[in-house]
Amino acid sequence: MILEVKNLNLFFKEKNKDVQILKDISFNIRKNQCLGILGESGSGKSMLWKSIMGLLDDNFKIEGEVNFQGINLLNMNKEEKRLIRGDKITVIVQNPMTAFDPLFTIENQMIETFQTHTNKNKNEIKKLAINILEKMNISNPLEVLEKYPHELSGGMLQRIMIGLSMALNPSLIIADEPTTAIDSLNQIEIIKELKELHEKLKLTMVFITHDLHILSQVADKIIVMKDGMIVEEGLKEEILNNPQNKQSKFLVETRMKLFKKFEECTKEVL
Ligand SMILES: Nc1ncnc2c1ncn2[C@@H]1O[C@H](COP(=O)(O)OP(=O)(O)OP(=O)(O)O)[C@@H](O)[C@H]1O
Repeated sequence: MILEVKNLNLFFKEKNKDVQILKDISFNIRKNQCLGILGESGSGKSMLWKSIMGLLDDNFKIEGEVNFQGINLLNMNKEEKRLIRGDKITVIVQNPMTAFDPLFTIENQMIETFQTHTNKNKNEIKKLAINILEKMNISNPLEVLEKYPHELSGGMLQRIMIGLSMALNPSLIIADEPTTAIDSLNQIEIIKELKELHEKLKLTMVFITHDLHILSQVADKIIVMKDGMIVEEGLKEEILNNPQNKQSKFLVETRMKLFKKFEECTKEVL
């Protein structure tokens, strides 16, 4: 088991009382598995991975266990957590623009990242950076390396971030709605690439989204969240074909309706 979350409760500390945000969350992920976390906006998906990664400040209180490769992350100090992030666990965030520093070129940011997490020198890193961009189907890597983040599209930046995360060779990758900030053509491409990379590199992933269609492409196992709780957990096929919970049924039906509409529209066009 790579990650085992046990009875996780998260509270936001308010003056008079604590407000509970996550309620008794338990799940686990095996090596090479892609776990999908499905839920509508506000269901607690982002709070969940931020709790796991120890990214919440002192306004929050966390109870429970987050065992990562046998070590409880909740007992680690700030420095230990910082070392785990990037080395062992990497996160692909919703908006790639926020993950890059606007003042530095892509090349400089890649050099900095790999100098922090590996023993490679600048020349080795440059070769690796070109290789990463090529793997992510970026056809002019030398040109792209010289650009600043604002000179590249969201889709391009997201590709770079995914490539960078993979190259750090982490034990776990957390992707939080990695395609929300990019246009639909790029979304399809990026999902395809993530799926291929997951299969080829045998990655262990947590994929967070409100979009069941995306999970039907990439996930092995799905947990459905609502109001800070897990309301259903099962293999992808079980959730897609035979959802038990009201919320899961609603999400599956919405997906079917969207599909039908799409089919009707394409019939009219063809
Ligand atoms: N900084 C914060 N302080 C206090 N409560 C918060 C904070 N951020 C989020 N919450 C609360 O936590 C709950 C879960 O929010 P969260 O952002 O995890 O949802 P989500 O499922 O990731 O939604 P989205 O898909 O819109 O990002 C919400 O009720 C929200 O009001």
